[in-house]
Amino acid sequence: MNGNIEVRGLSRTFHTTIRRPGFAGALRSLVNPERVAEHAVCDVTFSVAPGELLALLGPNGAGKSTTIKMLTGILTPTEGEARVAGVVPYEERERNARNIGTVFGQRTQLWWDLPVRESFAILRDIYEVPRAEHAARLREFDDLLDLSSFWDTRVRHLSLGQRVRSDLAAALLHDPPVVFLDEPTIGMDVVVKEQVREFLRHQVEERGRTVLLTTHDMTEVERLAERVVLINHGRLVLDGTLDEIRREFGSTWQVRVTLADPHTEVGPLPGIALLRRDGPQAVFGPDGPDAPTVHQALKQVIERYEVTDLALDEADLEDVMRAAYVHAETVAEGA
Ligand SMILES: Nc1ncnc2c1ncn2[C@@H]1O[C@H](COP(=O)(O)OP(=O)(O)OP(=O)(O)O)[C@@H](O)[C@H]1O
Repeated sequence: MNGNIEVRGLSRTFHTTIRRPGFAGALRSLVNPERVAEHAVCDVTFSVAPGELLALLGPNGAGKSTTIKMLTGILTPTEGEARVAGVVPYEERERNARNIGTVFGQRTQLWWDLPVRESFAILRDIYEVPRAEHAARLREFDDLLDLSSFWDTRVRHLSLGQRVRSDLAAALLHDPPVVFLDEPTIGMDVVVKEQVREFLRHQVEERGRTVLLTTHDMTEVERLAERVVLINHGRLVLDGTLDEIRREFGSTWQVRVTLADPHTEVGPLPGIALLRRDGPQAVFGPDGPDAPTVHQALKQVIERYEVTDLALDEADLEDVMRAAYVHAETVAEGA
């Protein structure tokens, strides 16, 4: 599978007409419409390697869905270009459709009045998937998503969790190398969320699929993504691994250990300061811009000292992302 995603200088502007209030206003809008431009996505460049899961993050209205719509071929960019598995999505929508699977958590792509399994059969015929392959893939998805308990039910009668699990299976039945997921676990309970995440991990790690995921759920990001791209007001403000972003915006971790021998001499380690020492207890924290991540620091500390107990405090990802947005806003204001 060659499922890379390349986005270069991608922009999308929407022109909308302002509706003035009241009857007189409506009349004026009709005669003399006032048009405004909404720059939903501005000059965005990033890429996703084959077999990588990238989280596309940003506040409400940042431009995430608009970006995904351009990559799925639903929208044409105003400027710039995109390639998904080598295909320009908005120029060759049908070819692109064969290479991608799409799940929008907020709406279904299944046939509302048909039992789920019949929707799967229709998709098999549309994508010309050989029957044996289709059956094998359904078995695999059933094992991971427990679909058979409800796949004879009409889609309209499914719970949200059942519906999204069905949507996920439907999106992958034709074995696409690239998958777009727009808030796939929104509104789900924790058990189903975890089942869906496990399924996605399996699809990335075992099947080598490339996944572009949008979510507001930072637990999801921590569980699934190694790299994130952050957009704000349509512009890309950050592209990096979670480790890099934590290092830059979340340097507030502490590693607390209890030493096996309370008389052990303890000192700083590379990039790690000794913050406190109290008998057998020692507390370490980041030292300078090249400080390691909390996980690397933990490794260094337990490799150097013999400890009987340890605890980690780290800035949670919500805080880290908030700091990254604040930084982006400050840079934008200064520009
Ligand atoms: N068809 C459209 N016509 C006009 N404006 C649009 C259209 N679609 C999106 N927009 C605007 O573009 C901006 C980006 O919207 P988009 O849906 O891409 O954001 P998002 O990051 O996906 O937000 P959310 O997290 O709330 O889903 C918003 O200001 C939105 O109002």
